[in-house]
Amino acid sequence: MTTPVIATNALTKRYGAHAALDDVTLDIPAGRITGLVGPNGAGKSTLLALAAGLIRPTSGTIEVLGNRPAAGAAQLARVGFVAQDTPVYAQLTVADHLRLGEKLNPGWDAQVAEARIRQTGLDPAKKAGRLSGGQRAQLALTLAAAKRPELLVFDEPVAALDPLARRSFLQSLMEFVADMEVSVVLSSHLIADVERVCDHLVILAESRVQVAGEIDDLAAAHRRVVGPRGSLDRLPGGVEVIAADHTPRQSTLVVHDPAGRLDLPGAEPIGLEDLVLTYLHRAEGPSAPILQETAR
Ligand SMILES: Nc1ncnc2c1ncn2[C@@H]1O[C@H](COP(=O)(O)OP(=O)(O)OP(=O)(O)O)[C@@H](O)[C@H]1O
Repeated sequence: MTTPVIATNALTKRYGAHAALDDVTLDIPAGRITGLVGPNGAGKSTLLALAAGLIRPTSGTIEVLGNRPAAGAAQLARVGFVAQDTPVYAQLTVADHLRLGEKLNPGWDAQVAEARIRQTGLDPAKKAGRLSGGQRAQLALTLAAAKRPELLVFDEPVAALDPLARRSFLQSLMEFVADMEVSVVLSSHLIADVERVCDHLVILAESRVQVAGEIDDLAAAHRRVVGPRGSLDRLPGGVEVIAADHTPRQSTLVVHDPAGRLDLPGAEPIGLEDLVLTYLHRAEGPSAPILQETAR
């Protein structure tokens, strides 16, 4: 098996009494675009900052491409990290950024950088502080891409972009991934975007991983099942109920079976957005509305 791009074991990060990440054991596979989703405060940025070596775990371990995060220049060169607000130097021009990138990165690929700048229509003479959010994101992707990293990590790369800029950024990202052998981990609140570009999904909530896997496998392993009340009380062994909604006459369950034996009567596939929301409701605890009995 190839080394995971990110592997954590009982990873915990505390800020005072609060655990931003709590006992997270996770493998993110190589060669995929992985989407990290979860509500505000779930711990997504914390996980990505740990992977980038910007902060250290309180306990547990994290390995990136088989090594300690940011363990020296060689390891830094293997990972491209773009933080949440796509930081650039406001006073430097686009061309200055490329020169700086070349100076700081031994593996810098000037051809990739120049081709992407042409393709995205960025004006090399323009100061980064005068770029739009979408243009800044494209510049940040260009800088990260031209490092020719093995892993690209983005913290909410499209959060501030309008739908067109978002689409164009994600298109660029997919083209870049197709052209070069690079793995990507990105966090996002936009499930539709994740569905469009990602192959692998990690749902993080309440500082823990709720579920992780290939999106196709997750789709195959989950079903919404509707049946008369009481008819779904006994499910085949190994089938886990993720959510249950009962009316006096009818029960609706969302069930998970990693073995995919979900040919139950009344079972239908569940979309990715519903799947994510179901896990997020479950993580919120038994008071979450989806688990309450309703009087329909
Ligand atoms: N430097 C810090 N000091 C104290 N608490 C922090 C710090 N960084 C993060 N936290 C806390 O850790 C938790 C997880 O934060 P994190 O930024 O990782 O969440 P997130 O999933 O990225 O959220 P969002 O979607 O809002 O960006 C939050 O409760 C946050 O307040």
